[in-house]
Amino acid sequence: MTAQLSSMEAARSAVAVLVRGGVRDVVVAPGSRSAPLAYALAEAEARGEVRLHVRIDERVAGFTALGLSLGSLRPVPVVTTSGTAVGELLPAVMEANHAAVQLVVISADRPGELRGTGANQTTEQPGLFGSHVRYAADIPAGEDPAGTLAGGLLAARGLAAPDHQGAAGPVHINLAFRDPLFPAADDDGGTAAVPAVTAAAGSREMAVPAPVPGPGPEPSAAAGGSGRTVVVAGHGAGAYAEAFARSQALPLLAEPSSNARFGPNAVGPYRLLLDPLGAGIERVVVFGRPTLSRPVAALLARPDVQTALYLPGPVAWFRRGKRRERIITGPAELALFAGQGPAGWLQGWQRADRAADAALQAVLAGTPELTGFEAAAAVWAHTRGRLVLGSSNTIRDVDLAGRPQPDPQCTVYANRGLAGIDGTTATATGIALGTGGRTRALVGDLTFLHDAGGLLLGAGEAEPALQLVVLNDAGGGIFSLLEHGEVGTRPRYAAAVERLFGTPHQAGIAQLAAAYGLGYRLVEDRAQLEPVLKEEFTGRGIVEIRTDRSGLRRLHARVREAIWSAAGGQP
Ligand SMILES: Cc1ncc(C[n+]2csc(CCOP(=O)(O)OP(=O)(O)O)c2C)c(N)n1
Ligand SMILES: C=C(O[C@H]1C=C[C@H](C(=O)CCC(=O)O)[C@@H](C(=O)O)[C@@H]1O)C(=O)O
Ligand SMILES: [Mg+2]
Repeated sequence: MTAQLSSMEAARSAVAVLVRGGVRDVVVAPGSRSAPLAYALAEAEARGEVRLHVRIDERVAGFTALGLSLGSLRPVPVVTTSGTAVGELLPAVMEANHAAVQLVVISADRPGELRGTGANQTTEQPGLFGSHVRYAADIPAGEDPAGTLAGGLLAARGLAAPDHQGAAGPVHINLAFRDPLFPAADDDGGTAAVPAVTAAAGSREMAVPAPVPGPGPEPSAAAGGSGRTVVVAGHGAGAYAEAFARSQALPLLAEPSSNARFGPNAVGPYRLLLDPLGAGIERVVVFGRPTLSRPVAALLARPDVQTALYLPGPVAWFRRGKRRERIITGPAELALFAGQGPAGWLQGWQRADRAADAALQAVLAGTPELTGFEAAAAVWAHTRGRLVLGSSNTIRDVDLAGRPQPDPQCTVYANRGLAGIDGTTATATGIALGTGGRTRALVGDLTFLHDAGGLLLGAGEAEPALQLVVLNDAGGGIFSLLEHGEVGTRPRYAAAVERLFGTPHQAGIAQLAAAYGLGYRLVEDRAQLEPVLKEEFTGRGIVEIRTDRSGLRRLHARVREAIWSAAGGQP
């Protein structure tokens, strides 16, 4: 067993090979899984060894790298996070293949053991580009990529298999990284681990625990044990999850795109309540695919918690044997496993929910500027028909601040298959056209800019009734809520974190609306929010809501502490 490298050690080894191999330009698209490479590349740029180019849209990043290679006649890497980000490179890779250009794809990946488990943003990346690359390699987490990457650079120069007649061309190096994905506090190239910082949603767990393959512990003989069960409704769960929770008198922890976030059992800010209340949970029943938050992932990975996944039909998002939950296909067995919530169990969660909401409202009332939480909660409350939620903070702000409705007010859609920020405008347009009904989308600014091309319709085609609500914090706010927010407080990395993760911009959303012929409204304060969201809309329009991500860490910390203190103790 070769010595295991930390993610930063592996990334630094990779960057050293790139520099020795003649690389002078690297294109980086923002992401968390690719963060070790971003930090190592920032270090190399600070040493004057490379020049970095940051591009939000990976398709743009791929063609930018293609152009840099054509111009410099050097191999040019393009670095992306995991998921659809890698797929966005295919057009540039195909062009590089047929034009014999030295494009070096370095795709970050989740560790191999997560493949096939349904873990967030995890797919099968090795071999993605097929015969379009001269060389492809999949490097497991912890392994030194140096030798493989050096071979990849040679292959890019044309020293590849004879079936390409020695022509230069693209290569694909898939590099898996395991948490932690950032340099240790005292790290000048060392490997000292540092205590994790509190992640985005205030969970005290740091990394998302890997789902443990195989069935979990045998359910106790007694039906449902103590009944101290919760129902988790993930993406695509459907309304039955709500009916089941209600029939069993169990708390319902429903993600926004579960289409089960309604009814008397639904708990609003469950992701933060899991910390003070989670210890009492003995069983979890899972509907759909939870992908949104680390506290839920941590709950499902707890060895003392028995979990069941309700699967009445086939699903594509995990491979058999790769998840720990017991698979249950029938409602009767599911009810037997879940048990009936004991007196006071649901009521305790409902009390905590009310206390948490009051605490959240108090924090927001004391915050002078309009926050993403308020905007998301207002969109959630005032949308009927169809709602499309963008990945990143928008769907998470609804998850925390969106009050469960008495009844389903709208059908919720989200590209949670791989949580990509690509193609969301085009997806929402397709939903509006496909359903023929009024549709609202709530997306972040990078998500919107990533798919600006989605604003262009075919000449003479019908205008769908689509309102794009863009939460514009002038960059990727979510990164400040992950571990990278803490790294960004260190003088050595502050500028790099803002450039490589915050990816600030001054893109004019009003000007984009005008360029594509859409209506445009700017919401600058709370007073404007509800009237604009309550207005009927026809055709396509953009509502821009500007928020400030510079104070996001502090706001989330205040919300977390307020909810934890309001809901402390066990139900
Ligand atoms: C195609 C793709 N590229 C990159 C990522 C990594 N990623 C996740 S969230 C995010 C930033 C999103 O910014 P924005 O849409 O402005 O939302 P905010 O975080 O500001 O709420 C990025 C780059 C991804 N999920 N999908
Ligand atoms: C930016 C990327 O995606 C990351 C976004 C959020 C995930 C997360 O854990 C948010 C914290 C929470 O909601 O509890 C993070 C993760 O799954 O660990 C994703 O990596 C990216 O490029 O991967
Ligand atoms: Mg943003």
